[in-house]
Amino acid sequence: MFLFCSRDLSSQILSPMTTQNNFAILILGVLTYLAFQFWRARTRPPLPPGPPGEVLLGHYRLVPEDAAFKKYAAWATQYNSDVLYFHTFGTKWIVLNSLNAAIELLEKRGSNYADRPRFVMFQEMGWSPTLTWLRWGPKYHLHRKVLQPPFTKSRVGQYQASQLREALICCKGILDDPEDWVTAVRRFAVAIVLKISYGLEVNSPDSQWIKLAEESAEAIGKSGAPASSIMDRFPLTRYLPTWLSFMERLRYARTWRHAIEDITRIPFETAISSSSPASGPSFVHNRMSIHSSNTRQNLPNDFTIEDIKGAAATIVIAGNDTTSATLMLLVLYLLKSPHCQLKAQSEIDNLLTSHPSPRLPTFSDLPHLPYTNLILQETYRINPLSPLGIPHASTTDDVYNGMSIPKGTIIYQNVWAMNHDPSIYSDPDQFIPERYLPEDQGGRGEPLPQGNFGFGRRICIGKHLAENSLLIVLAVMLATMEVDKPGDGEVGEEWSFRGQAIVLPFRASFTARSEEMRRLLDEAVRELEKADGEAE
Ligand code: HEM
Repeated sequence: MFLFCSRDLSSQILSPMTTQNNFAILILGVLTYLAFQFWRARTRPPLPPGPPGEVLLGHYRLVPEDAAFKKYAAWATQYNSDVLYFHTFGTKWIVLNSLNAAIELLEKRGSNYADRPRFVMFQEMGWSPTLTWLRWGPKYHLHRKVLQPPFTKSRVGQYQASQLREALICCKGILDDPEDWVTAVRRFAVAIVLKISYGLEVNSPDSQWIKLAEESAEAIGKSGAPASSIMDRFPLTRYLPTWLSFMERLRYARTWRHAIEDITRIPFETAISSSSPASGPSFVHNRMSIHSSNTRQNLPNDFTIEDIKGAAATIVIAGNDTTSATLMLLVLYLLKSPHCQLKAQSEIDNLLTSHPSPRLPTFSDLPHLPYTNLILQETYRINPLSPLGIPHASTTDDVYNGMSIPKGTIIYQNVWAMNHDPSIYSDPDQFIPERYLPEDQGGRGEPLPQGNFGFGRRICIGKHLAENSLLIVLAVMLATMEVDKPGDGEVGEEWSFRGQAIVLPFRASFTARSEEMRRLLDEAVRELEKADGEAE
């Protein structure tokens, strides 16, 4: 029966008449599809404007690698549109140049814009599952569900003791060796996240953890704006040989792959090895104990060991360089704006140092230091570290202000343009912390900057942790030292804008504000070291 039927069927399929019919159906299908696409293109609203692209390459060669955010802002003015459209090799991207557009799309319509593009270059760099790069889906939700709770505003208080400790060590380190102030800053940022993630301590300025974190930060920082390499635009190019001159980014990815692998593997293995002096509790110890307990009870482990490794590395990678670079920026703006430094110092002096028994700042002082907080806000605004944000991607077709945003479009957020919008911020290139004060207090009533930590459902989970770290170290710094230009006045190179905004190790001078404050700082750190010695 089966044989009969199948012979009958094959004879039908192979008969010339049927072949012609099938061919006709195929042609009809293709024509209908093309007609539908044509009709859709005619009836759907136009795409957002943008500069004309080249025939085959689209906008590939038009967008500069250096300071692309400034070019996008200029195009937004030229084309009189806060949303711009670009494409290349079938990849489409839009750039949101206003806060209104970012809030409307990424927050109000957040469910459609919470995906990420495929980061092909980062895949080449060997990342484990990492919240920041994961596509919207079950794996992403699982990672966010595990990673977000410890960093909410109400729970970050648990890290304050460690943040204060590292702030004191950082400021003492800067005064002990002002020439090498950048190492003290890097140590500060790494120590906080390494402890949270793995329970590991950074014991000296030569610690291997500082080196590992620096290497991974460099690997990411210099890899260009996320999802902008030729491999991200045209994924098949990842299989081309690296010696081709235009495959520079693939060469880069392969050269730096070790840095991502090391930061993911080495602290993890150290933390879980039985001979490790890791003190815990930490993210890794907590997740590993859940994992082992499930395994013992034959229960499924949805969060695998690979997931734990990736998530732990995410805390360190996402939280380290962002914090140290912002602290470097704080130093830069303190030395460039001595009057702001003086004003913040007098706020601190009034609260704690000009009293009969002066003391160093603690977390409970921070709510009473509003100007110090405005210095941080102004630092966020004037030079956002991710000037184009980390790209989101859309999951369905949408229309915004009469412009089509097709499904699968990559969405960059031009945070730099938003923070420099002259209709919101007067003198946008000037560092003016007072701008946020109400007019009746001598300010300009301008809004605090938004967008430095992203938007909508992908917003940074570490915002409150970072803010606490930065405010406490800034307060201790203002209380204990004067930050100034070096003796010859030459600060050196401050920035590189290749893809991301990278703060370079510029020169600065640091001197203790008084014998008394220096003594207090030294004593505080000595106490910490004594307590460590007793605990061992
Ligand atoms: C000044 C410090 C920081 C800045 C400026 C910053 C900035 C950002 C930005 C712009 C994003 C992208 C958000 C989006 O796509 O809309 C992001 C995401 C993220 N940040 Fe931060 N960040 C900082 C500190 C931290 C810290 C301390 C942690 C560690 C807990 C952290 C963990 C993350 C993670 C895991 C994501 C990915 C979120 C997701 O894709 O769902 N960040 N951050």
